[in-house]
Amino acid sequence: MSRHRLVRNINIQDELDDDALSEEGDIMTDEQLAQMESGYEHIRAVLGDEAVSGLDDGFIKDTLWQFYFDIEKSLSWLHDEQERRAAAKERKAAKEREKAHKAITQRKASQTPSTSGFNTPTSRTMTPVGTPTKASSRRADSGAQSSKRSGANTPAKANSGRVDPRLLDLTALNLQPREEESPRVDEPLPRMAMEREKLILAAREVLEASGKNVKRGVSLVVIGHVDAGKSTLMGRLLYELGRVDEKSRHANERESSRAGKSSFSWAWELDGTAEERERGITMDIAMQSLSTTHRQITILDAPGHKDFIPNMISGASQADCALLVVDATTGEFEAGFNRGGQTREHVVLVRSLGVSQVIVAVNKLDQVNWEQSRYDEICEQLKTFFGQSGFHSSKTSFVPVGAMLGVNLVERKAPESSLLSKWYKGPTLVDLLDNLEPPVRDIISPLRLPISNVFRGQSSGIGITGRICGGIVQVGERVRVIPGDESAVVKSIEVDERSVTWAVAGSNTTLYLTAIDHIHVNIGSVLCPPTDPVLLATSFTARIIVFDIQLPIITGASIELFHHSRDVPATISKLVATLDRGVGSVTKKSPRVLTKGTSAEIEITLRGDTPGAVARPIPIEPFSVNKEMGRILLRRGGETIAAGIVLEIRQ
Ligand SMILES: Nc1nc2c(ncn2[C@@H]2O[C@H](COP(=O)(O)OP(=O)(O)OP(=O)(O)O)[C@@H](O)[C@H]2O)c(=O)[nH]1
Repeated sequence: MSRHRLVRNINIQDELDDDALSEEGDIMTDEQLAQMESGYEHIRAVLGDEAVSGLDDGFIKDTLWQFYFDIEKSLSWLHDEQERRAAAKERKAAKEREKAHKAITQRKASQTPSTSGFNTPTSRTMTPVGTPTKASSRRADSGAQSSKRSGANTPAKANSGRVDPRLLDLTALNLQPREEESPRVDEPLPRMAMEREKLILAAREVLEASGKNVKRGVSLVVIGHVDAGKSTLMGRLLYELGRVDEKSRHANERESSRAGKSSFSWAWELDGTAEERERGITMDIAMQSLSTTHRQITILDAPGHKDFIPNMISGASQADCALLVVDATTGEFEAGFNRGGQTREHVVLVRSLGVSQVIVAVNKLDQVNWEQSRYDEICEQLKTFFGQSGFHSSKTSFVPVGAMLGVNLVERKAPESSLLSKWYKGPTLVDLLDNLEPPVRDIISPLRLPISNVFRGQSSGIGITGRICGGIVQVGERVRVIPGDESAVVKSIEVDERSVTWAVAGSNTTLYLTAIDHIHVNIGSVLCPPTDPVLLATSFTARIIVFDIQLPIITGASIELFHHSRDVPATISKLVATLDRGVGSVTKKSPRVLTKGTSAEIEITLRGDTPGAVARPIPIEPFSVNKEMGRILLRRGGETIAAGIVLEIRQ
């Protein structure tokens, strides 16, 4: 089964560690020394000195050595490294804040006698990743891993002197094997099979084919607090639906048991990287597909841990609907649902990103002896919260399940289902999935395809994945990559692992591009028609809703702006007005601060990646032009502080 992972978190060190060699034996010729010197000077001129770039001489020279003195590739890797370091710094700061917050909470708790132990988060859910936890399956692995990684963030030397970057999976760097670097002139470009008008008619026919023998496509992001059982649920569901064969199932069972993590064997179907398996958590979005009687569903399994919220946002921005998984175990549901838990945060985030339908799978009911009262209690709390978060009650549904045992996913025939069957006669999870209503697709607008992943296309060109946010794309079509002046030709298209000749808005696609150099294709760029490119902006006005924040927002506040799979540093340059949340009329012009729950119009201005650097414009559109291209999220210090829509591009 093919599967694409987003690559924002891939650490090249993981790829290179095995090939590390000592410095001995790396003797440069005079010619190499000269190449090193001129390469080094060039790179310093671009990146600035160590104080500005944060990169020391040794690191830069190692990188040049690693990439055969190829300045472009070295720069690309060094830029990525700067981003990685900034992200790591941010994560560390967030952890410090969390630790401080936890200490305060504990201090308060020890001062205030608790009325019940019910709402107390367990140590397991509150323990930051990377420290040994109570859960035996996670015991010592994280520590071992972090020591392996520490201090080793330089591309390593290889056995014979150097690693050949072509032999490595360097997807995070967007590098391609050398022979694929330039467009192949001898290869005939594919041609478009249909005129646009005919294509629109064909797409309409498929999209409106309700009642006919055509499955309507819908995408679903799987969300919920860490350890709720999201990956286990999806792994088991794929198996029950025949999407995982016995061979893979046995392999996962065998390998997870050998690693002392047999309880994660179903999750291993989705948590495919060594680090995810070792740590027992999902870190990045895993994409799968499944089909029910009437629906073809693209599944985006999101990470639950708060450190990976940016990846969760990237997944949620590619989805029509959400499957929220909650853990019914006593104390665990509460840990996820309390302030600071990801159940709440994920629900608010998906709603802000336009998702209006949610199925809730109340999981691990085996842990509470399949008690109906526990199920009802959880549903009641969530129903109230959904109402407050802007979900219509007719668009939310609930289902009791036991993911690990496969109870009520597809059927309730197994003996393990008997206790549930005594009181539950409603639909199974698959019944609910089969009833998901695909939203109306905007197929008339010009093509908008924000890139969420770029990968090596082997002989097929450069592979990209992303959700089409507007319009249609077909094989043979020329598409412009924004930002930049480059265009590419679509060589082939896949939707849900099937090869197709065209794809429409709402589809989660894999496109293989040709006639373009890989360096022009990046995560966060948008594919559009050359005649109708998306706007680029460094400053725009937005209407936002401020979340439950502790510190108010003031003019000049530094934020991280999230738009699809891109996040960039920005500043709230102006507080234009506060607005009435219901009708949107101005309640106060030029407010001094924005507090929690406020609706406001603000001005956002992007910043450069480093102090003093010029801001790089991003492709974005007003919400009135394209809804999916006009939604934004604002984060600060690891916390999502507001969500909003773009009103007007200023520059
Ligand atoms: N008893 C019981 N345990 C379950 C069930 N479903 C999942 N688990 C266990 O819960 C733990 C976490 O499961 P995962 O599937 O990794 O949880 P997750 O929500 O995907 O975790 P993240 O993606 O890291 O947030 C594993 O040990 C599973 O075996 C269930 O139905 N019953």
